[in-house]
Amino acid sequence: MPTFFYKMHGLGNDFVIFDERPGPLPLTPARIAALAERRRGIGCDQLVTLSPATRAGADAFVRFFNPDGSEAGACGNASRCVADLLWRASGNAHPVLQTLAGLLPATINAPGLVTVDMGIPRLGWQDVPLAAPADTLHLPLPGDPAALSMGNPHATFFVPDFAMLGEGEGLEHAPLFPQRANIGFAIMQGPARMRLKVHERGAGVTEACGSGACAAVVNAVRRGLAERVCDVELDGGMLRIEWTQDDHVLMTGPAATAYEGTVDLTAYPS
Ligand SMILES: N[C@H](CCC[C@H](N)C(=O)O)C(=O)O
Repeated sequence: MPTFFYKMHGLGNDFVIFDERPGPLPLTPARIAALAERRRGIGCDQLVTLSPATRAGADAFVRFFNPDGSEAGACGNASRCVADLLWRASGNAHPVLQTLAGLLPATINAPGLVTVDMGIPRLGWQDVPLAAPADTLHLPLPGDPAALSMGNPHATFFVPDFAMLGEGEGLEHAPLFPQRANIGFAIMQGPARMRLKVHERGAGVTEACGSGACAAVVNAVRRGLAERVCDVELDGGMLRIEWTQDDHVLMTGPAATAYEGTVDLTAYPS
C-alpha cells in the first residue's frame, strides 16, 4: 500500500513529511530511522509528521524525528517547510503549527519565503536542560559555550574558526546534557551577521539548522556580541533571525519542495 510523502528542505536541511491528518501511519522509531537512511531508505535529516491539531487555533500538530529515531521538540527549517505546505493546501498565508514547543505562528511572505515565530527562548539551566545548576551564559565546559532551549536543547560556541566542529559528536553526548544537545559553532562577522555550523543532535552536521540559528543569535545578544536582528550564514544559505523586544524569536528563510512520492512503509522494519 503506497503512502504519499513530501520531500522538502530548508537551505539543504532536508525532510520527509507524512500527513497523518487523514489517519495514523505505522511509523515506529526503527521505521523512521530506516526511512531516513540515505541509501536503503528515502533519506532525510529529519522525518516530520502532521497530525490533527488538538489546540484551538492550530492547523496541524507537527512532530519532528531525527534519523536516529529520537523526537525533537523543535525544528526551525522543517517548520518553515510545513508552513509552506499548509499554505499551498489551504491558501491561508498565516498557518499556525502546534508543536511540543508550543504554538508557532507562521507567515508566508512570498512563495517559498516563510517567517516562523519560534517562540520564547528558555534560558534556565533546567529548561535546556542541564544535568546540574549552571550559568547558561557560560557553561562549565572547555570553550565556554552558552546554552538555551528553543523547545530543543542548544549549546553555542563562539569561535574564531570551525576547528572545533569535529568535537560536536562528543559534546552532543556530554554528561552535562541529559537529553543530549545540538552543538552550534558561531563565527561573529559583525553585530548583525554571523557564520554558523551546527552538529545536530541525532543527525550530525547538517547544511542548516533553524533552531540552532535562533539559539546562536539569542546567545550572541545575551553575550553582547550581536544586535537583535542578525543574519546567519549557514552552509546551505542565509536565515534572518530577530529576537524581538517582547522575547519572541522570529526566523525568516526559504522553504522548498524537492519532490513528492510514495513509499510502501511495510517494506521497512517496524
Ligand atoms: N536535531 C534537532 C532537531 C532538528 C533541528 C534542525 N533541523 C532545525 O532546523 O532546527 C534536535 O534533535 O533537537
